[in-house]
Amino acid sequence: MSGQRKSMLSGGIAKQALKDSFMKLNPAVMMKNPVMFVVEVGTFVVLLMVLFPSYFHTEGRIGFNLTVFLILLFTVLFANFAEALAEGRGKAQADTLKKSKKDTTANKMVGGEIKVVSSAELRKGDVVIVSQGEMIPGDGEVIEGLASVDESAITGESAPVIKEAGGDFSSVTGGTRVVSDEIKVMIKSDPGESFLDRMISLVEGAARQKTPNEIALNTLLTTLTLIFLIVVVTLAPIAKYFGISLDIPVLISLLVCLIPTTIGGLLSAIGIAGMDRVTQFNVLAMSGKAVEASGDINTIILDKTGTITFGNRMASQFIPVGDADYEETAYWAAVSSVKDETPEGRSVLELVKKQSMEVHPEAAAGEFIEFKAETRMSGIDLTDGRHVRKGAVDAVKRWVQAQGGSIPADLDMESDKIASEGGTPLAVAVDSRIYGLIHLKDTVKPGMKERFDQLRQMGIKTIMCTGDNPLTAATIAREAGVDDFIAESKPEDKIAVIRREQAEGKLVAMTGDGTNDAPALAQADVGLAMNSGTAAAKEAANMVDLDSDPTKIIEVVAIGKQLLMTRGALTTFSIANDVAKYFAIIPAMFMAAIPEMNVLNVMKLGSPLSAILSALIFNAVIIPLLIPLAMKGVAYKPISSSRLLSRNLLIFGLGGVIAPFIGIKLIDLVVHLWI
Ligand SMILES: Nc1ncnc2c1ncn2[C@@H]1O[C@H](COP(=O)(O)OP(=O)(O)OP(=O)(O)O)[C@@H](O)[C@H]1O
Ligand SMILES: [K+]
Ligand SMILES: [Mg+2]
Repeated sequence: MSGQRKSMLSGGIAKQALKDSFMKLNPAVMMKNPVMFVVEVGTFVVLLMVLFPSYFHTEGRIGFNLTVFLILLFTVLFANFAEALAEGRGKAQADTLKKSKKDTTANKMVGGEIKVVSSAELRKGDVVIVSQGEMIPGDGEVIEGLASVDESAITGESAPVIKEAGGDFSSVTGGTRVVSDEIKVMIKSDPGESFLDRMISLVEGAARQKTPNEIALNTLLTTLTLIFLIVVVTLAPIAKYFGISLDIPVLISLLVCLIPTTIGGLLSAIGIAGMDRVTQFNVLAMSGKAVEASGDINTIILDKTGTITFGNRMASQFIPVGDADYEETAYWAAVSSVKDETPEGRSVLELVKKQSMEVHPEAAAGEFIEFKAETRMSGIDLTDGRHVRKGAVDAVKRWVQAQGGSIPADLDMESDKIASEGGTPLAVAVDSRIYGLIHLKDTVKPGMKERFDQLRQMGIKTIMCTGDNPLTAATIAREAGVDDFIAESKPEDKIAVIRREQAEGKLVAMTGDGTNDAPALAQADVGLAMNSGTAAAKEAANMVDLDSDPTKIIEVVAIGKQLLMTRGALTTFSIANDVAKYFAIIPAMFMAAIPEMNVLNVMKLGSPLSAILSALIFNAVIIPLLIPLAMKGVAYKPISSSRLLSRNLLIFGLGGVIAPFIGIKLIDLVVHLWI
């Protein structure tokens, strides 16, 4: 996806943006941007003076007024172009996505039979069969089977992913293709509400709303504009007192130079480009607010399994405890896992098979007890009345004790041994007797320590929240270098941690993929759901990572920070610029009548008229010159925010004051040749 989109930026998008810049001249559209609207009104007034010079008695100044009109028009067009360019990429991407949203046929299950219907007819709750080579007709969850699915239409990633019933990898997206095997899918969205629909309207910008930060800044800019409007209007009588007559185009030029046109012209482009940068990282942000919030995050909550570790926890060994023997332990571990579809459950069966043992299906007849994050156990209630369980050691211990059983003396020692190596011990029990342990092995992903170091430098605290036991948690936490961890946590504990941090006034981000993560994802200020995760998680979150890489929250935070910094930097630059322009124009205008003004005339510009035109030209061209910066964002390094602030003030504040002096002087040298 990103490759495709980059190439489109050069040609088609620029051309379209050029067209859009003129369309956006419509006053009804311009009004949303008060600073640029004032410029547009000024442009119109000057145009009238050019068109009807005799009415305004400006016959002698047609050349000058026409020049002012053209520069003003370009100022507005440049600002429109910035916004249109920023919107362009998203629109192009939306077009690509729309192509993959063609109607397909679906094999719908109706009363045990298969009926071929159009995908547009599918509703929530319908069940469809999708076989090799077919397009998945709508968003849903796999309820039977396992298949590899090509999701490149959405993620841009060509390697197929495995989708299977049960667990956190069961959700499928309409418009993706089954490349092998067959799955039964329950549809989870009504027409027009699919993930692809949402994605299209997001990248298209149709759902874009101004963020609270943008609104606040806009208010500030509008206020500044009003103040300068009053200043300029009152300037005319003052000038008259000194015997200088300032005509209207000059006053309008002065006004446009003084109001914050640079940031006013680039503000919405900065916001759109920020969201677009997130999209280029294959993360879908549901709102600009979410992207901005990620720039201010203080705390990140991550889960352990699958985020910090690879997550394919595999059974590696059985350890009998008490007077149980190895075969018994392995046997009951297998019985408890016969119907357990989780990777952990399947790995138990694989290990048993590898050790050439066997569990007869009849030996495991009964009611399956599915793994739940709340109970942290799974198992089976056999038809002969026996209850078999495996699960987190503390959970199984409590379950056994509740039935009057006792705990084998060596259980804790053996389970601590596994945990201190970073492994996950699962206890295996039948009714009131614990037989032994399963050693689940998992590995910390490489480079985690560096990632967390980076976050620490950004001033962000990381908390690992895991359902695993405290010893395993501590081992992994140390190995990965997170700041803090919470063990044996249930879904509601994750929410509690988030609320606790929020109560201290902190902004919290959280990544997750399971249905049981959904409430916490919704509670967090930034909830990043994995695309591989369940529909519930994706709906609750305000961002979805199409690559399902939970550590991508780090890039999202960096992009958010970059967005806030870019906006701050260009605001500083813009206002500093305007102050400098003041020194260019005012002395030039009043010099003739008030010789004392000459001390302010540090720039020694050619003539009052060339000073005004030069300042106005500088004011216009600075907008396109800054478009690349607005789109790319200012460079971000993970250093403390106070150091960042002082660095940016130096570059953009001081730079903003100095640049116009040099720029206007250079332009004046050329302009003065003509007038
Ligand atoms: N299939 C299973 N059957 C029985 N118990 C399991 C199974 N899978 C995990 N457990 C136990 O339940 C605990 C909680 O699992 P859960 O998936 O909620 O959290 P986790 O994977 O350990 O941690 P994280 O929140 O970091 O993903 C695990 O630590 C493990 O002890
Ligand atoms: K300006
Ligand atoms: Mg988990």
